Amino acid sequence: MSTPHTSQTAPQKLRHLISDPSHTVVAPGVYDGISARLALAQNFECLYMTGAGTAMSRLGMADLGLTTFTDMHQNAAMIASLDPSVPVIADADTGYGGPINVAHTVRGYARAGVAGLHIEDQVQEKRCGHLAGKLLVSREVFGNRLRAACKARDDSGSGIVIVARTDARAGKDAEGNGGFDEAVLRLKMAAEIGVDALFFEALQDQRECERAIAALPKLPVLLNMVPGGKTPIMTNAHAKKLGFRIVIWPTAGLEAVLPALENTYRALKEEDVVYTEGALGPGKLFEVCGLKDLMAFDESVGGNAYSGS
Ligand SMILES: C[C@](O)(C(=O)O)[C@H](CC(=O)O)C(=O)O
Repeated sequence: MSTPHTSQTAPQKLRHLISDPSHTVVAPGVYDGISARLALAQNFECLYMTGAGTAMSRLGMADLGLTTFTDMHQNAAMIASLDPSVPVIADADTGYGGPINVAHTVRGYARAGVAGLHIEDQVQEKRCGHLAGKLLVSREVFGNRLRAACKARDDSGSGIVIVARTDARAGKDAEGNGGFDEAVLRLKMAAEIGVDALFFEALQDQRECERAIAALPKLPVLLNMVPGGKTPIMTNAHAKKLGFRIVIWPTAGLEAVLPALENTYRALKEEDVVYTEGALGPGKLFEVCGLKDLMAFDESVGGNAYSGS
């Protein structure tokens, strides 16, 4: 149960990773302890806590703005604590209210050891960025959210990485502002406010990816790879070639898990039994979540609760 020591804080580590223009950070989506442990076991240098996955796994609800600060903060804190040497970028949706809520969110995530977060310009009744009919707050309100986030970052001294996300490409505000150019305008505004990275949600094709990179200020740009979503799937190597410096894969794990669980539960119902071929068994199942390390820790301090297991 050793908590790895690291001289750099999680935000410092992430800042270091995204400051290298020749490097692209790849972050698999995780949403609970098991998915985070499995991603860590593959030695990714960064994890992404998906809000959609958090809503589904913690609330059993779709990604429609139902998760509160408390839901997201608790999940992010748990995930960030598993291996503090691996930075976590966590979804922070709209920031969960007005400027003081956004600042509270940023401070809370920073205290929990989260390395970076993104704040978007959808209204509170938000939805997944790859669904149709998104409504946005005005540029002014988005600017206030981002100013609050940057001020909280600076006042806290945490250096938590603030990523500005715009949903303007596939959404519009009450005055009808939306589309590619509006997205660029909003991200330019975000850069002027002082955010650390930019997230252009729902880019529609490769040409748009190129245009976005050319039009945006020289901050690291994040690419969101959602299979079946609005942006064509590409390799991380290709995203890097296009100029993206962070690639997140929020639903990659969920896409694998959902059919696997469904098939298993269906088989149990229909066939009255599940014979899992090559079953791991409890020992190996729990080992994914540190069984041996936990027992060794107990023994190292004189405990004998698990000896002989
Ligand atoms: C990135 C995202 O905010 C997430 O919650 O992980 C989602 C992903 C999804 O719902 O597919 C988004 O793109 O809005």
